[in-house]
Amino acid sequence: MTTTHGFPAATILGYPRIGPRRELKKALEAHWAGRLDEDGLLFEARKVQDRTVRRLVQLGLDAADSSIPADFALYDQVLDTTAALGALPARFADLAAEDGSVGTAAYFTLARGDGQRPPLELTKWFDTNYHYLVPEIGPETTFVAAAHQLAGIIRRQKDRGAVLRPVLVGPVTYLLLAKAEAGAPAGFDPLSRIDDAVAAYAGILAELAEAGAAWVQLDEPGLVTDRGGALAAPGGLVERVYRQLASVPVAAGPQANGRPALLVTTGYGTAGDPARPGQALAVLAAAGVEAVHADLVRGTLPSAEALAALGGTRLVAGVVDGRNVWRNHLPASLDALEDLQAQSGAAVSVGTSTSLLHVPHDVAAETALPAHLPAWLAFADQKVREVVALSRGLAGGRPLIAAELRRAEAALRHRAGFDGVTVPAVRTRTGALAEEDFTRGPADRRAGLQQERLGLPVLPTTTIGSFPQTGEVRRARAAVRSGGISQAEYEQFLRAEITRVVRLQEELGLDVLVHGEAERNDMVQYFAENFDGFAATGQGWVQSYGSRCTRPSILWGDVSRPQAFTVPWTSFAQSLTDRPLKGMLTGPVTILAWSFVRDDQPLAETANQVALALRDEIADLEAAGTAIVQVDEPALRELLPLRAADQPAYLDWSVRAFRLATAGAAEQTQIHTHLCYSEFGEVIAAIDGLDADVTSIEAARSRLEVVADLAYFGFSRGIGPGVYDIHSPRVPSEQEIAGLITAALAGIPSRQLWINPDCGLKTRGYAETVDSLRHLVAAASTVRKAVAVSAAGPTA
Ligand SMILES: Nc1nc2c(c(=O)[nH]1)N[C@@H](CNc1ccc(C(=O)N[C@@H](CCC(=O)N[C@@H](CCC(=O)N[C@@H](CCC(=O)O)C(=O)O)C(=O)O)C(=O)O)cc1)CN2
Ligand code: MET
Ligand SMILES: [Zn+2]
Repeated sequence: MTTTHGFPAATILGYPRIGPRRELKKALEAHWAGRLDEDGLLFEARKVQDRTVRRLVQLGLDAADSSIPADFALYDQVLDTTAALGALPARFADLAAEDGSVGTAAYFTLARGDGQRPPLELTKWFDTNYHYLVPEIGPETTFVAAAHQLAGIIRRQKDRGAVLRPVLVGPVTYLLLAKAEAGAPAGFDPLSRIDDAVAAYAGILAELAEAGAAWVQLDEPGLVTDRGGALAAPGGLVERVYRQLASVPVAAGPQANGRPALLVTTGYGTAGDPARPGQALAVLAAAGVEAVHADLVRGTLPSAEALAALGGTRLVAGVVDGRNVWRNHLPASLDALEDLQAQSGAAVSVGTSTSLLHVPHDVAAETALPAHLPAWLAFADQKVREVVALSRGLAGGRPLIAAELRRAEAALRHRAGFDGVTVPAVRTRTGALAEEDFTRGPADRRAGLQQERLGLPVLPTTTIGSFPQTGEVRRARAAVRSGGISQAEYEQFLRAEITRVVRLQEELGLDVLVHGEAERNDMVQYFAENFDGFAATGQGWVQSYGSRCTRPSILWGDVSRPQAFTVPWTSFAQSLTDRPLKGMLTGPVTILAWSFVRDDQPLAETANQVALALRDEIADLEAAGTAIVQVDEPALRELLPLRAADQPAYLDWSVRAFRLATAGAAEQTQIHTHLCYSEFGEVIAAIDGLDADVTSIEAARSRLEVVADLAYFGFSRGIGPGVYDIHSPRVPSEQEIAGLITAALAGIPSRQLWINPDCGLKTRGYAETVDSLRHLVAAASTVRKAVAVSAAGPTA
C-alpha cells in the first residue's frame, strides 16, 4: 500500500484505547486500588496494544508501513505529551527523573494528585465529551526530549514486526491548550515558550527516529479554533514552527541522525481561516511537512488553489467521521476523494476526520440492538474497514469495491425510509410550535408565587441530585440485567435506597431534597432508555477521562416519550417527607451532547423533539404534585461551536430547546437548572436566557470566580454557585464553606443565593459525602444568622 513519500494510502488518526471489554479501565482501577502492581498494569496495557495492532491488521491496515498510529496513552494523550516534554509544573518538579523524564507512578500523580498536591486540571477536549489534563506552563517550565515510553513502544512493536506511527499533540496546540502556571506574571502566555518547546520536540523526533519510527503524527486541532487558526496564516507562527522542525533531513533508524517524516493533523473543524479553506494546509506544506490531514466531516473542502499549492505534500482526507456512529456513504466519499485527487495533483490518502477515540469498538459486539440498526452503524472497527475500502476504490477504481459501495448505498436508503425515522405525530407537534410555547410568565411574579408555595428560608440548602452510586447499587443493576434478581426485587431495592437517602437528608437538615438517582446508570443513558427513537448499546463504552467511560446512546429516529418514568420514583420519595423534593431531569442539549445523534436533520430540530418529550414528563411530575423540577444542562457549554462566528446560532437553538422543555410548567412550579464542567463566565447571557428560576453552577475549584461575572451581568434569578468541590474526596470544613458563602454574598444578594455542592455526588463515597454535607448545612445556618442580624440591624 506504500506510495510516494512512503505514506500509506489508508490510515486512522487514533483508535479506542480502553480495550473492547474495558480491559485497560479495569487494570488501571485495580492498579490505583493497590490490587495490581506497576508491572502487572504495564503487562495488561501491552496486551491491549498488541491486540489493537493485530485487530487493525485484520481489518486491512498494514503493520509495516506506518499506517497504524501508536496512540496508547494510559490516561490521556495530552498528559503523554506533557510527560514526553518533561514539562512539569513547579509543585510536581520533584517527580521528574534525572533526565527530566516522567515514570509511571509520577504520571498518575500528575493525573490524580497525591493528597497534598492537586492534580492537573481536567477540561473538555474541543467540543467533545473527552476530557484532557491541562498543561501548566510558566516562564521557568523546563522542556526536555524524554519520550522514553513512546520510544519503548515503537521499539517493542518493531521487534514484533510492526512499524507504528507515534502520535503526539503538536507544539502549537499543546501550548494553546495549556494554562499559565500559578505564580506566572499577569498576562503570561504559554505560547511565548514556543521556541523552547520546539527545540524539545526536535529532540523527541530524533529519539523516535532512532527507535525506528518512519513517520510521526503531530495533532494540531488547535488550528481549527479562531486563535490557532490565525496563527496558521502565511508567514505566521505555525509556518515558522514547522519550518524549524522540518529543517532536519528525514532519516530513520539507529544513528541515522535524522527525523521521521511528519504528518500534521487538523481534526474537529477547518484549520486556519475558514474563509480560505485549505490555506493552512498549504502553509504546512510550504514549511516542509511531508503529509497534512484535513477533517472533511466538520471542516470544509480545501479550495482548488490550496490543493494545487500542496506540491509534493500528501493529503490525508478525513472523510470517515471519527465522532459519530453512522455508516459512511461510501459512494459520496469516493466522489469527494476523486475530486481531491484530480485537483491536488499530489497523492491523496484516506483517513478518519479525528481519532476514533470518540466511538466504541465494534458493532458486532452488540447483541441486543433493534434489528434494523446494526446495518446503519459503523463503530471503530467498521470505520477502519470503510477507510480501507475507500483507499482501494481510489487507487484501483470503483469496480474493485462495487459490493461495498452497493451495501453502503442500500443501508442508507433503508435508513432514510425506515418507519421510526420520521414519525408523523412528532413532526406535527414540532411543526405547530408557536412562540408562546417557549415562554413563561415574568420571573419576579413566578418567584413570589413559588416562595408562597415553598416557604423556604433565606440561603436554602440543597444537593444537585445524585447520591453516591455504591458498588451495591451498580451490582443490583447488573443483577437485574443478567436475570440474577427480578424486576420487582430491583425496584424493592431502589425503594429502600431512596428511603435511606431521604432520611439521611432530613437528618442532615437540608431544605430541598432529592431522591438520589439510584435508578440511573447514567444521567443521559437512562433517559434514552425511556424515550422512543433511541437505542442503548451493551458494550459501546467510550472513554470520557482516565478510566471513566460512558455508553452514549444512539438517537436514530424521531423522539417521543411513551410514558412517565421518573414520576414513580419522585412521587415515592416525596411521599416520605414533608420537605420539598426536586423532580430530576436531564436537559435536551445534554441528552444530544452525550449521545450519538442522527446526522440527517439539523440538531435544532432533534433538540426540539427531545424538549417536547421532557415537557411531557414535567407535566406529569406537576400533576403528581411536584413543586420543583430540575433540568440539568451540564453540557450546554460543551457543544458551543469552536468558532465565535458560529456561536450565536447555537446559543439560540440550544437555549430555545431548554425553554421549550420547561415553559409548560406552571408559574408556581420552580424550575431549576444545573451546569458544570466548564467556565461559564462567557455564556452568562445564555444562562440568563434559559429563564430557569434557580441555577446551580460548579464554582468551588475556581474559588467562586463566576460570582464576579454574575454580579457584573446583573443576574437576577436564584443562583447556587457550588461551595463544595465534589471532584475530590477531601472534606471541606464548615469555616471554609462559610467563607465561600460570605464571598458569594459580596456579589449576589442573599435573597437570590442558594447553598449547594458543585455537582452530583454519584462518584463520591458516603463517608466524605455525609461529613461534607454536614459542614455545608452548618455553614449555611451560621451565615444565615449573620444575614438575618444585618438585615434586621438598622431598623431594629
Ligand atoms: N454520559 C455522561 N457524560 C458525562 C458525564 C456523565 O455523568 N455522563 N459526566 C462528565 C464526566 N464524565 C464522566 C463519565 C463517566 C463517569 C462514570 O463514572 N462512568 C462509570 C460508568 C457509569 C455507568 O454507566 N454505569 C453503569 C454500568 C456500570 C458497570 O460497569 N457495570 C458493570 C457491572 C457492575 C459491577 O459489578 O460493578 C459491567 O457492566 O461490567 C451502571 O451503573 O449501571 C465508569 O466509567 O465506571 C463519570 C464521569 C461529563 N460527561
Ligand atoms: N443531577 C445530576 C447529578 O447530580 C447532575 C450531574 S451534572 C454532570 O448527578
Ligand atoms: Zn454537574
